[in-house]
Amino acid sequence: MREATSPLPHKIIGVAVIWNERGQILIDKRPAKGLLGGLWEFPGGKLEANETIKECIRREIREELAIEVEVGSHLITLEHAYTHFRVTLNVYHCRHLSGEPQPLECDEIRWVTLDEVEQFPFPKANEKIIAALKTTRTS
Ligand SMILES: Nc1nc2c([nH]c(=O)n2[C@H]2C[C@H](O)[C@@H](COP(=O)(O)OP(=O)(O)OP(=O)(O)O)O2)c(=O)[nH]1
Ligand SMILES: [Mg+2]
Repeated sequence: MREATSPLPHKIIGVAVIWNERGQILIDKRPAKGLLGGLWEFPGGKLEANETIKECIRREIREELAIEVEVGSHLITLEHAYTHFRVTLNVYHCRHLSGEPQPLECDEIRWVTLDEVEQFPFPKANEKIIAALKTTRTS
């Protein structure tokens, strides 16, 4: 059992909800092998030293998808504890500017509507992101 004195590793993540001109959002499927394998997510990744969350998101989106985005308004920041680590997800709305998304670090990419997004299996932490997205639509 994990000692109470050794906290779970903590990852700080920048996450992008990327919108296209058709009002769809981009989701990607994590590689089948590895952490949260085969689940869908919003693109993003770990914050590096000396960068802001917005810089992190722009960098991760270039690295993972080879596209340019404009990082816009903050959607939600949430904490979630998985069994072996915990994450802080800093989620921003982004606008797709240029480039055709490439699945450079994932198995698959899709543009989906907010109604379609619920058909895809996401990690537990994503429930709050999807709920927040739905709230913004009705407000
Ligand atoms: N990008 C992204 N990460 C998410 C989402 N939901 C969620 O729980 N996460 C978690 C999964 C990962 O632990 C972490 C993202 O980190 P990452 O993709 O850069 O790296 P990783 O932990 O998969 O792999 P590693 O580099 O630590 O080996 O945040 C989401 O919607 N998007
Ligand atoms: Mg990532």
